[in-house]
Amino acid sequence: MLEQLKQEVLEANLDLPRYNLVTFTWGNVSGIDREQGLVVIKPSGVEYDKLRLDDMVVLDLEGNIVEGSYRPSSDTATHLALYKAFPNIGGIVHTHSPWATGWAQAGRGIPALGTTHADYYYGEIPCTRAMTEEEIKGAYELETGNVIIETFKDLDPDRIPGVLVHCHAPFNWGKDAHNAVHNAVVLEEVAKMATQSYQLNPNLQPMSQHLLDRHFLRKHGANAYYGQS
Ligand SMILES: O=C(CO)[C@@H](O)[C@@H](O)COP(=O)(O)O
Repeated sequence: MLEQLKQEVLEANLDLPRYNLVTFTWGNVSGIDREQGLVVIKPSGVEYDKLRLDDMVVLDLEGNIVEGSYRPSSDTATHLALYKAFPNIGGIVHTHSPWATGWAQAGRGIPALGTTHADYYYGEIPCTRAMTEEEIKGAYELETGNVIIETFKDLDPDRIPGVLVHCHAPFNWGKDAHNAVHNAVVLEEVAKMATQSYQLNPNLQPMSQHLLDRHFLRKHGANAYYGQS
C-alpha cells in the first residue's frame, strides 16, 4: 500500500541524521496522500539505522492504523492536526535540531535578518505561546498541533513553512516529505546564523521589507525567476 509514498517518507526520515538534524530518535517525518486521505509516518522510537520501508505506519486522518506493525510516532496527532488545518502541505517533519531548539526553548521567534532566511521564510519564523497545564495534561500532542494552528491564525503556512514550539522544538512542513526536510535544514542554518548575528550585534533590527520581498518573491509565486523553469 502507498509504496511510493512510503519510500519517500523513509528516505526523508533517513535524511534527518544525514543532515545532522536528529540525535538518537529525536525526530520524525510524515507524508500524506490527499486523494486517499492517508498518512505515512515513522514508527515511534525506531532507530534510523534500523529503519526499513515496511516499518512505516499508514494511518487515516483520524489516527486509525491502516497498515503497519509498529506504533506510529508519538507526535502523530500533531502531524494529523496540521494536515487538516493546512490543506496545501504534503509533508511534515519534527526534529530537535539544536540551533532551532535553542530559540524554541528561549521562547523566541526568529526574525528575518538576511536573505538566507528570506529565500525560504516570508517573515519571522514564529514561536508558539507556552502550552497551558490543561493542554499538557490532556491530549498533549493534539494540543501541540492546535497551538501551532493558533500561532498561524494570521500567518500563511505556505509562506512560512515552519514553527518553533515553545520549550519544545521545531516543526516544519512543505509540499512533500522531502521539501519539509529541506525547510528544516534551512531553519537550522537560519537559527544558527541569527544566534551569531545577535551575538555580534544585540541591537540588530529585522531586514527591510523591500529586501525580504525581493528575495522571497524571486523564488516563490507567479513572478519567480530563480533557478530553471
Ligand atoms: O519530541 C519528542 C521528544 O521530546 C519526540 O518527538 C521525539 O522523541 C520523537 O518521537 P517518536 O520516536 O517519533 O515517537
